[in-house]
Amino acid sequence: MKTALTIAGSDSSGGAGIQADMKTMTANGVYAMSAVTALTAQNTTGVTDILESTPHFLGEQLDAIFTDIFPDAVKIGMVSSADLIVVIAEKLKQYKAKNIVVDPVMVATSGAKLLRDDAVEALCRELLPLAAVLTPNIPEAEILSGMTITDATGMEAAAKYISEKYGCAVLCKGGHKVNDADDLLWRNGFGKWFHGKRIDNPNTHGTGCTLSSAIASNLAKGYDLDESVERAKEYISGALAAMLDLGHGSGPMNHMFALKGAFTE
Ligand SMILES: Nc1ncnc2c1ncn2[C@@H]1O[C@H](COP(=O)(O)OP(=O)(O)OP(=O)(O)O)[C@@H](O)[C@H]1O
Ligand SMILES: Cc1ncc(COP(=O)(O)O)c(N)n1
Repeated sequence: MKTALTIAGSDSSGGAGIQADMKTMTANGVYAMSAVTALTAQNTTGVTDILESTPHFLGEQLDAIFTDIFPDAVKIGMVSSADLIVVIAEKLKQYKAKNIVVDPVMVATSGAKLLRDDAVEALCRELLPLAAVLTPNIPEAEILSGMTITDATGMEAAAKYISEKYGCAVLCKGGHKVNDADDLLWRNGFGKWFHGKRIDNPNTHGTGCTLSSAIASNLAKGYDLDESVERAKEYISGALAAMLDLGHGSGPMNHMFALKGAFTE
């Protein structure tokens, strides 16, 4: 069985973060492992508290994983501080990790800030150059490029800039209403659109975490990047279309929509 690792924060409500990543990896047929960067006290309406792992303890988790079950792909999500980012970069280089998908999580759907201002610079310096693909949403692509994005042309300009600056492929996600859930993959000087039909579902907590984990799972299984993005979009569309409705805010998706009998009762 292929294996995947998520390095991310825990979402106590189970819709985003480590929990969404592990459900996604499992549903996509790979063995899921986790290194927890932070615990969040969180539900569908917001984040009330964050308790970070120490850099030393995060390093120990990564040593335990890489010296035993080597991951075929790694997804990186919420990493709130520069010190944690530095440890992750060190360990990924030490163990020659492959198929690294970086979701530059900055702000939760609920509006909570998940990355400290001083950590943005460390993220760009340490992690982006290691990424096989980076998956910013539109607000994150604006921060990483310094550009304002209002349409598809703006997405292309920002993705091209970020890709050239950090030497990685960039999947700029269109879920933030610039277009109909169309995402742009920019790589080696060329852009390719992945078209998605916008599903009228207000429950989108964890979409970013889910997409990046589904891409990592497919890379782990040996699909190339284009095919991995294509398959990941199919998976997230299924999870959104299942119309799960839980909680008082923007609720989670049904990650197990394809499982026989899932959430039918
Ligand atoms: N309503 C929707 N219908 C179909 N696809 C969607 C919808 N909303 C988001 N997506 C898709 O989900 C994926 C995640 O996109 P999004 O821009 O929402 O990421 P994100 O902002 O990182 O996630 P989040 O909103 O949870 O922070 C993308 O492939 C996007 O096209
Ligand atoms: C621990 C953790 N990691 C990531 C997110 C972002 O997910 P979303 O923007 O989809 O709420 C989150 N809310 N919580």
